Order: sequence, then structure tokens, then C-alpha cells
Amino acid sequence: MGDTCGMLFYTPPPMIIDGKQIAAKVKAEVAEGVKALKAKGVHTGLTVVRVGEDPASAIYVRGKRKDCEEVGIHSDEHHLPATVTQAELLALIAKLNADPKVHGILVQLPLPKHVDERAILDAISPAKDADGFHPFNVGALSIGIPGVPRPCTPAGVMRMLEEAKVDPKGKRAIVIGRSNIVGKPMAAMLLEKHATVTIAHSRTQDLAGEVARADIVVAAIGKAELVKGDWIREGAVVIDVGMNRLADGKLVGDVEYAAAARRASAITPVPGGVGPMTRAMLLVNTVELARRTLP
Ligand SMILES: Nc1nc2c(c(=O)[nH]1)N[C@@H](CN(C=O)c1ccc(C(=O)N[C@@H](CCC(=O)O)C(=O)O)cc1)CN2
Repeated sequence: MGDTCGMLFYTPPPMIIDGKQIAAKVKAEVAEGVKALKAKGVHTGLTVVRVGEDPASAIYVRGKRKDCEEVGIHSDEHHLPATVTQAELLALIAKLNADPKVHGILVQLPLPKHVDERAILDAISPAKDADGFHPFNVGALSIGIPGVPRPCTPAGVMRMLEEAKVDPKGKRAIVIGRSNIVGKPMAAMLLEKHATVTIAHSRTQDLAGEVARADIVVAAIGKAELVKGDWIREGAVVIDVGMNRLADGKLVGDVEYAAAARRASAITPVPGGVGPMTRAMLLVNTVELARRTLP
């Protein structure tokens, strides 16, 4: 209630787009797909490559393997020391590319500094690219070729919008962040659904003004609470891709959640928003890659 004499300025609370709940629905769909493939003799398999001892990567990979187990996908992990050479990593990927039991390959990022990340991602066969990071698959997304794996985080965001019945068509969308794995593919997917898309980044002038014009705000810049609640247009949909650990251990997104929630019509929480969807869409990509091996 925003006034003292009735309902005049009442703003309804926003819809909380629950990533965990939607991810559970996606996983149930994937489990059905895996079962159907098994009936045709295809045992869906994902291989994860992890390098070094990054604690966050260890947690994410454990989570991904647990998800695989839940939906019936066979998963393997190759855990290599941080001192692995680029040639050794490339040799492993060549071996996995040639293994018919492996339908999806994922190299957990980040990689140690001495390894050329681009060269590693480019070496994964586009037909086994569970992350959708290979240039062939990135190109396919940008020119609208269907049926190829798409980067999991933006694909998860699109599924969240669909579940929340938010149609990007004709809407002004802003994507804050221009990374190859989130910002750029996110913009391509929103454009594909006929949004008018702005990509903002660290050199954008008047970010507040750009955000204030947007009907859909996707924050993927990796800076804790950079997007202020009072920048959000009344009724906008706010998707927070950020995951920032504060000194006190609290996990926050790129958006000032409480203040943004007072203006948004729908918003994703952190944690429990986009993160679980990133994991779920990896399963979608893997089962789709396995399906494509059917004669
Ligand atoms: N090869 C890849 N590497 C990385 C990717 C990727 O998509 N492919 N993305 C990130 C990490 N990531 C998946 O790998 C990922 C990170 C976080 C979550 C998640 O569910 N987060 C939880 C909160 C977790 C916490 O408490 O720390 C949430 O948001 O609820 C899923 C996936 C970088 N590397």
C-alpha cells in the first residue's frame, strides 16, 4: 500500500520467476527424452573436463554430474592438474570427439591462464558441443539455424521468460554485458524473438537511462548490485544472471533485488534463478546431441 487512504497507489508484488521450479520441469522433460533414446539403444553420455583446483568449478561440476544422474544421463569426469599443457588438453578432446559413447563434451571454465581457452573450445566437435560455445554453433544461432546447441545460460533465460509468459516480441530489451557465453548469445536469442535489443557494457554512457527505457532487463555484467532498483521501469521484467559473492559470504546478483522488486512486474532471484536453469539447459543440449546420432 503506497498511500494512506486506500488502494490508489498499490503496486502488486512482482512475480518471482523461480529457476529451481522451472529447472525441475525441464529435468522431468529431459528424463523422458533420455528414456526414449534408451529404448532405441542410445545411452546418453556427457563428459566433463575440469582443470585445476578452482573450488567453484569443483562445486559446479559436482552439481552437473548429480543432475545427469537424476535424469539418467551417464556422466564422466576428466580432472586434470592445473599444470596440464595445451597439447595434452587438445589430445584429450580429440579422443573424446572420436568416442561414440560420448554425446556431449563440456570443458568447465575458467581454464588456467597458460591455456588458450578459445583454442580448446574450438577443438570440441560442434556435434558434441554441450555448451554451445563452438564458433559453428555460435554462428548458427546468429543466423537462425535451428537444432544446434545453444549456450546454456541465455537458453535458460529464454525458457524462464516463456514459462513466465513474457513474450519479447516488440519489447525493448537491454542486455547488460557482452561476454561470448552470456551477453552476445542472449542478445541474439531476444532478437530472434523479435525484441528491440540494446547491448550495454562497461563503456556505455548513461546506463541508468538505457535501463529505464527497457521492458526487459537482463543483467549479466558480474558486478554486485550494479543495476539500481530505481533505474527499473515500472512493470519491467528483470532477469539477473549475476552471481557475486560478498565479503560476508552472501551471494547477490547484479541487480539491487529488493528495490528492483518494488518496481518490476517479474524478477528472478539470486540464488535460485538463472543458475539452476544453466544446469538444466546443459541436460537439454546433451540429450539433443544424443538424439542427433540416431540414424
Ligand atoms: N563450461 C562452462 N563453464 C562455465 C559456465 C558454463 O555455462 N559452461 N557457467 C559458469 C558456472 N556455472 C556452470 O558451469 C554455474 C554457476 C552457478 C550455477 C548455480 O546454480 N548457482 C546457484 C548458486 C550457487 C552458489 O550458492 O554458489 C544459483 O544461482 O542458485 C550454475 C552453473 C562458469 N563456468
